[in-house]
Amino acid sequence: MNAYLERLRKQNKLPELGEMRLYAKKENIPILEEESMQLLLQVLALTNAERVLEIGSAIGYSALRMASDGSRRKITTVEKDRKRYEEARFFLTRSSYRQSITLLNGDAFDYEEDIAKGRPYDALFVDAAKSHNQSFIETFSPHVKRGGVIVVDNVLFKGWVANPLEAPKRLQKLARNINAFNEWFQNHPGFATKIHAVGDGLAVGIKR
Ligand SMILES: C[S@@+](CC[C@H](N)C(=O)[O-])C[C@H]1O[C@@H](n2cnc3c(N)ncnc32)[C@H](O)[C@@H]1O
Repeated sequence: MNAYLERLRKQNKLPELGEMRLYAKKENIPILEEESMQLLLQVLALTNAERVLEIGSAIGYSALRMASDGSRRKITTVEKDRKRYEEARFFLTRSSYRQSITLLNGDAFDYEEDIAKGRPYDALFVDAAKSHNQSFIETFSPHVKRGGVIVVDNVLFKGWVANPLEAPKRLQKLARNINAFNEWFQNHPGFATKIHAVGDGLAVGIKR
């Protein structure tokens, strides 16, 4: 079915995107799965999201996909790792969407003041250290407008959230942690949240 959908979809033809996908594959850098990307882009389109804050840029792939999917969309994206940031800079500065993307290097928590200057954001996309999902939302959702969306990737963590003991030993604590986050986010009165079983699991919350 995925092969069928791939054929059916109108491919985003930006040349950098193909290069970025190949580079990510070669270097084993995790980027958002295509099925999850489709849902993310649709959520942004449905909510007319023009200002998006992303935590976790990696090489800038999802930032460029989000920027190039909406006519006037502006993305602020933060990447902690210096090497990833340089890679993102390399790809994004060559892109025709470079004016639409503000790329920051550092721990997102250290950038809160700068990030707050760009508020209100229409959407927040959290795709960084999974053990900090709740803190990211507690810190940055106040900068999202009411009715804005908060999207979080990898919330099903290969299905291990349902039974952390099935995860490799070193990942069991993280599986428990993501499960606790899911319960918190799903039941938080400040957000109307649905969790979607696409890709590695995508949570979408609407800020009340
Ligand atoms: C899954 S990758 C992001 C992929 C990217 N969103 C995409 O789909 O193209 C997660 C990234 O988050 C970064 N990260 C982790 N914790 C962070 C933090 N506190 N602040 C900023 N970036 C962080 C990691 O260095 C890593 O490159």
